[in-house]
Amino acid sequence: MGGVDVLELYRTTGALLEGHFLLRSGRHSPKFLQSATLLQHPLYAEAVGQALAELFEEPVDFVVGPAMGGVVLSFVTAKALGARALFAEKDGQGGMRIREGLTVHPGERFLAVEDVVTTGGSVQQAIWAAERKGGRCVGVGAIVDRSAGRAEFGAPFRALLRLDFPTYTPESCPLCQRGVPLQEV
Ligand SMILES: O=P(O)(O)OC[C@H]1O[C@H](OP(=O)(O)OP(=O)(O)O)[C@H](O)[C@@H]1O
Ligand SMILES: O=C(O)c1cc(=O)[nH]c(=O)[nH]1
Ligand SMILES: [Mg+2]
Repeated sequence: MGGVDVLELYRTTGALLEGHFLLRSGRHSPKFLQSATLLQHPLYAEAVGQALAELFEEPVDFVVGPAMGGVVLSFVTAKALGARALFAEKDGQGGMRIREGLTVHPGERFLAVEDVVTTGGSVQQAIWAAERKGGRCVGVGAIVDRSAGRAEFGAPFRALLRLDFPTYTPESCPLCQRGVPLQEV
């Protein structure tokens, strides 16, 4: 990424947490990337958006990301691409919908962006939300892919950094077995 070390950015901003965390998917992990802590710095956010934009060559009409993490990221990536910045929000029923007032024109091409992909479930929901409005996904970009190669979206998936952080089901979590308190972040 243009001379910028993403892992170093997470580290120096205090966004790389160690402990025992409950993930969106319900899995547990000793590591957590708190992207809001990194993205609160506009210059770092812009650098990340520029780097994500550079991973893709296909022209796009808009970028979409799942709230909350995907909102700032959609904005900075869209700015770098000269595209519109949309976002999807949780619909309260386990899915996502495109934010009211944001229009997708039938056939528009979009890039989906995500801060951290663990299972890929969240960004997949945002992709489906944009597709239901008539958009066509041409790529998926993430700051960090911690899916261990398991995330697939039917469009090219590229990340600035791949990390091999373990995750566990609650039943098989060694941190639970040691009685380490679980943090919901
Ligand atoms: O790949 P997955 O298994 O879906 O997990 C990763 C998702 O979890 C986090 O979002 P979360 O909804 O926890 O919080 P946010 O509202 O801060 O984005 C992160 O921002 C990703 O969207
Ligand atoms: O899987 C998650 O929910 C998750 C992992 C991570 O490292 N960071 C984050 O914001 N969410
Ligand atoms: Mg998120």
